Amino acid sequence: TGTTRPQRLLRAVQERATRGDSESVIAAIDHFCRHQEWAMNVGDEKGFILDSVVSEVSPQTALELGTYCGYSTVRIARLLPPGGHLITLEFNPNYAAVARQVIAWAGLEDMVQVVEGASGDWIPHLREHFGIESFDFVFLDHWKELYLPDIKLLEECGLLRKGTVLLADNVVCPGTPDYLEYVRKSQSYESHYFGSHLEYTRAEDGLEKSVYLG
Ligand SMILES: O=C(NCCc1nnc(-c2ccc3[nH]cnc3c2)[nH]1)c1cc(-c2ccc(F)cc2)cc(O)c1O
Ligand SMILES: [Mg+2]
Repeated sequence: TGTTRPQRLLRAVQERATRGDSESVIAAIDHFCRHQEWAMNVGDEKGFILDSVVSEVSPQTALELGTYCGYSTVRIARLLPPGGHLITLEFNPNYAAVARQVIAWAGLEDMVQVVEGASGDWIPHLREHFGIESFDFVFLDHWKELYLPDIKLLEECGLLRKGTVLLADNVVCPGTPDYLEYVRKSQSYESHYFGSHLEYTRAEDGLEKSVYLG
């Protein structure tokens, strides 16, 4: 049996980072992934682009699809304005359990709600369950074949408003071709590609920022 990679990542955070210091949590995870074991966090290079988009939007309501160990959750939550709130959906209960502890170690548990379950099941219930009118910001980082169906679902559920900013990870590696084609061709989105690299590697990857025009 032994430990899982997310559990070893959590132990690295608890051993190396200072409780309540989100910067040290981010640094501890990046150190673990560069020097111990690669893990599928957005990473420091793409994380810097994520930071700049979140800071520009300064969202009161934010949604993350794909929590994993909570690395990007911490990156987003630490930049939320007063009163801002982040809902993050995670399918895998083991990932969710680790993420809750990483988010708590960073001292950000009051701004974040980790919701367990399938995105397709949860999206239609976010309004009634969490009192959300619409999202100012959405970060897509879950299963790559779900990006397109899930934004269509968000549109149908009226959870996107004029100006909502979508930011999608891994549009090159592993790749999300159907999503990219849709947001780049649709009259309802204004898209821009930020070239970067797959976390902790030299492989090409990037983030696609798409503004919903209504
Ligand atoms: O699969 C990824 N990420 C997805 C995890 C996840 N964490 N949570 C979910 C979820 C969340 C709600 C859901 N609702 C329904 N399914 C769901 C799945 N999915 C991923 C993979 C890579 C990668 C690149 C190159 C390689 F050689 C191997 C791997 C890099 C990345 O940056 C990723 O983000
Ligand atoms: Mg990713």
